[in-house]
Amino acid sequence: MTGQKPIPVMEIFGPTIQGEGMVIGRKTMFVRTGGCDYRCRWCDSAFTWDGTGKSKPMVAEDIISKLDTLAAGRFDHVTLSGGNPALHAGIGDLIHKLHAKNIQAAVETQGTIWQDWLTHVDDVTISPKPPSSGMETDWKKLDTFMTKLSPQKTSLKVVIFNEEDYAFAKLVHMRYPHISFFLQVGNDDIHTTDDTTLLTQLRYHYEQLIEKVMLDSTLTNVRVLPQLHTWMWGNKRGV
Ligand SMILES: C[S@@+](CC[C@H](N)C(=O)[O-])C[C@H]1O[C@@H](n2cnc3c(N)ncnc32)[C@H](O)[C@@H]1O
Ligand SMILES: Nc1nc2[nH]cc(C(=O)O)c2c(=O)[nH]1
Ligand code: SF4
Ligand SMILES: [Mg+2]
Repeated sequence: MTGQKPIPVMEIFGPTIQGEGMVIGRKTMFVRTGGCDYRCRWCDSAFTWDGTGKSKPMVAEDIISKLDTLAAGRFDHVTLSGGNPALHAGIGDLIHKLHAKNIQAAVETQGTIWQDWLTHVDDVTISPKPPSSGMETDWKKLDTFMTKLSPQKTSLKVVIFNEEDYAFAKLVHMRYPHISFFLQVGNDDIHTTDDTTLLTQLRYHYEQLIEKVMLDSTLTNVRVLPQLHTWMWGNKRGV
């Protein structure tokens, strides 16, 4: 169709539970787009940008019909993740068409590329990258995100692997104290298929992070979470 911008889609799956952040536990479908302007050292979805995965160009109608093939009538929430979904202008049309069907849209992005369609998203998670990722935050850019987005629909989520990341998380929270703030345990074993050992490690890291935050007077109105899908299904894709 004319005027429609195709979106490179890596995978569409669900229904499953949102395993992270502000709507953790919410029944949702996932649409994972290809391509990222970052290259985080520990990215658990590197197949979206490192050439090991293959995307398919799809317009909004194609995506909606795939979602319906998987679960018509059994979902009212779709999470757009990646890669960086904010690379793709065509997502605006997808959100509009989902809303017309009374389906909510959530987005996971790192806060590096602005799209006006972000203001129409029901749950926006901005996940600035801590030092362990090897990426650098453009604070001015992040400031513009935070002024444009509605605080009610927005959250910040920082993944923690080490002390430097924890210090970075504090900076983020202190800069935007009015935005819901989440600390997320980093998964440093993204390739293992040994779910039992992985869960033991992740529980240990979660406990350490909880203990730290509980003693911290600058992190009070915050939430500390694991990746619930990783606890349930390990590093499996499409869950
Ligand atoms: C794969 S990213 C895609 C969306 C976007 N590029 C971003 O980073 O926000 C989705 C979420 O997974 C988090 N994530 C990626 N790798 C992780 C890991 N090894 N452990 C914990 N969280 C991770 C990211 O920080 C982000 O919050
Ligand atoms: N269940 C589930 N929850 C998630 N939350 C964020 C995810 C992502 O990869 O962006 C993700 C994912 O891949 N699966
Ligand atoms: S910004 Fe997100 S998708 Fe991109 S490399 Fe980092 S974690 Fe992976
Ligand atoms: Mg993930």
